Amino acid sequence: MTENIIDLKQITVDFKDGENRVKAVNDVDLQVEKGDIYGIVGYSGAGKSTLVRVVNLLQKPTAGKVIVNNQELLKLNPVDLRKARTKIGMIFQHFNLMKSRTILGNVEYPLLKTKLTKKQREEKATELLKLVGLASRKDDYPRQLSGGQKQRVAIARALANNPDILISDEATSALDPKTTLSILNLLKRLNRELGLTIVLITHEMQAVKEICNHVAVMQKGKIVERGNIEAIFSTPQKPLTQEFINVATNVGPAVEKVVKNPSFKALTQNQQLVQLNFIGKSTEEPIISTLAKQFGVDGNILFANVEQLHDETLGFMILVLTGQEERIKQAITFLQENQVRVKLLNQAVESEANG
Ligand SMILES: Nc1ncnc2c1ncn2[C@@H]1O[C@H](COP(=O)(O)OP(=O)(O)OP(=O)(O)O)[C@@H](O)[C@H]1O
Repeated sequence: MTENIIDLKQITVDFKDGENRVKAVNDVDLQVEKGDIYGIVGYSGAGKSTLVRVVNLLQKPTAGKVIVNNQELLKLNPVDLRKARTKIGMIFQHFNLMKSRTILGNVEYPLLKTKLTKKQREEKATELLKLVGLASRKDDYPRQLSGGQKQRVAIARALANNPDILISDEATSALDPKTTLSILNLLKRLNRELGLTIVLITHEMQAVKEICNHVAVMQKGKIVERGNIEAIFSTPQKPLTQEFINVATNVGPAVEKVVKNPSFKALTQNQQLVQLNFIGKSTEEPIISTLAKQFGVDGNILFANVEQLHDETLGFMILVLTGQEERIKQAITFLQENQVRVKLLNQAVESEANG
């Protein structure tokens, strides 16, 4: 049986903003299973940071229950709450390292409040630096490191008290794509090797795609959609989720380009511009040749992308279908019957052409 390591129930967080009240989080439930890498995606101001700060009570909710590791945090006394909090590590966009301390000193810092001796602290910090691949830099200072290296130090520091949960709040947002990927891969390895549960807050679905098994999409203080990563990527329900996925799979920019392309301005009745999304087995079928053979409909590929998500293959394509109008309709029905999601784009082209 799976176990929820984080269980947020009906969480609301209100802020006073001058005369106004801002509902940063509005009646949100969130369950994260032990061992999950759970992504929370949303644009700036959606309430992601506020929601996850509730997990360790850095932010006290206005209403709701916070259950972490089967403990109801709002009911704990200060000593037990402090103990519970040490089991929740956190990393941030700007690393928050102490400039005047060495790398080792930074990682050792959370251990100063423990009963460990100086020697034990140094051993533990060195071991953690080894884990993130930075043992050789232990005597350097943060200013001597690159952004990616600084984030590795921050990760080592967040692991000092052997947490069960690591919260990553836009931890890769200030990094270039290659460094981002290396940090995400490190998080994935820590999840696997240490059994660490990770909550990843981000405004980029690409990051979620790399490592998460679950994702929730937030908008205006609410979770508008959630699910396992394959389901969300293959059958997103809400326009906002679709928008994030279109960007992550490059389909969005491709559609925009195609729709604006003057050569598609005058599509005839015998042409249909379509976007296809397909999952699993249907990615292996020779779709285009089937359309030609079975329906006499030609498919001209304008864009194609295949994404591997864990064990699932997802395909994204933009095509111009050319053939008799009725046959095109039949071909589209055939695609839909074969688990291919079809979006017709002719109207988008027309509205673009009409300004
Ligand atoms: N301490 C605060 N006082 C007043 N309003 C706040 C406070 N913290 C957050 N807010 C407001 O709550 C809303 C949600 O903010 P939050 O930082 O949680 O969003 P976010 O999705 O994490 O976005 P970002 O990535 O920009 O931080 C915003 O409207 C923000 O202005």
